[in-house]
Amino acid sequence: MTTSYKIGVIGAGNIGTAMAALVSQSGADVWLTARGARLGQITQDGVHLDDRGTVISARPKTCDHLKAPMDALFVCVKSQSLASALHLNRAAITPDTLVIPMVNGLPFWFYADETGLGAVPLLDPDGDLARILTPQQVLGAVLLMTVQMDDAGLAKSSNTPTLSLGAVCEGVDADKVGQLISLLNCGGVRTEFDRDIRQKVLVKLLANFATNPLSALTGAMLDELGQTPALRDISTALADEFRDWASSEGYELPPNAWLVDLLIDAGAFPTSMLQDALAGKPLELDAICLAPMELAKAKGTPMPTLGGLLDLLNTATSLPARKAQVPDMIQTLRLSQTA
Ligand SMILES: NC(=O)C1=CN([C@@H]2O[C@H](COP(=O)(O)OP(=O)(O)OC[C@H]3O[C@@H](n4cnc5c(N)ncnc54)[C@H](OP(=O)(O)O)[C@@H]3O)[C@@H](O)[C@H]2O)C=CC1
Ligand SMILES: CC(C)(CO)C(=O)C(=O)O
Repeated sequence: MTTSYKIGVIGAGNIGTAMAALVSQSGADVWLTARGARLGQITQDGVHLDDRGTVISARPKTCDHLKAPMDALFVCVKSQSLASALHLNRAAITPDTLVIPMVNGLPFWFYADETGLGAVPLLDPDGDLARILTPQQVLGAVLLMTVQMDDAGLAKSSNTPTLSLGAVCEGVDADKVGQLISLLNCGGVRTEFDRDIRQKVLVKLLANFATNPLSALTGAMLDELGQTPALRDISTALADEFRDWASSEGYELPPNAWLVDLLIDAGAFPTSMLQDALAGKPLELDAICLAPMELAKAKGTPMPTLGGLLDLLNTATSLPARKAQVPDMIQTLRLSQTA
């Protein structure tokens, strides 16, 4: 089935490539943006997603930035690039466009209500996102999917793509959201509307907070973080710190037994932050670690393990650190918990 529904996907990295391949199966008119050599690659070869052995290939329209309005826009960049990516693609956004930031971390809209997008420390410090978007057009998103792309541009996913979408305030056009959700399901992204998207975001962020920075420092895969006692202790200590802050905000998050099972089930997957560390790219620390830490500090809830971990990340001579350095680093982190 083809429709005139226009879906824009900004960023042809892991998640953008996977989303473009999947939503193309719905028959929607899909546009994918990319930069540099990746733009040439997707224009010539299309996009390919290996979904646990089944390769889904598609030929979305490609460009370096969108020049016409979209019905829905998936922004698949790292959190720190959201404002610049939206600026570049401003022509795609009208008040009727649904905008879905597909990013990990505490969202810039976390304190949004009908009157505005609110403010979260370190996220959107210049108010760029608040100038471009209204709270009624933003959909919060939690994507459960692990994707890693190889040099040839094949995105590999190891689990069923599952997406929760939710309004960040009252007054969202339910019909429009329903139409988008139907298209996503038709494309193979198992999508549901969630009435409490903030709770969902915090559950995912608990996992990211407890794993991403630790994996970037130590080079550990998710299952190693769950299985190796010394790493698991640090990971669960981080989770405890995050859970205390979330509880002070009124959210109850799942216990460490849930987290450890999740890590072991995830297998030998490098978190997106470890992938960035290995590629020498900037780490997504503001949204995943620093914004929650600032909010916790303001509430008088310290995060000493995270503080020690950030110090090590900032001073490490290489990321991930060399294997031989990891035991000393873990000892330093143990001490920082009691400092
Ligand atoms: N990978 C995973 O399994 C998961 C990732 N996530 C989250 O999803 C989000 C995206 O992650 P992921 O896809 O892995 O990241 P990638 O780094 O693989 O992809 C990001 C893409 O955005 C592009 N980009 C960066 N800045 C801009 C900009 N200003 N304008 C346009 N495009 C831009 C990059 O282009 P270039 O290469 O040119 O820099 C790159 O293609 C992150 O928040 C991540 O934490 C969530 C769940 C799992
Ligand atoms: C796979 C997971 C949940 C790991 O924390 C993730 O979201 C990421 O890699 O950023």
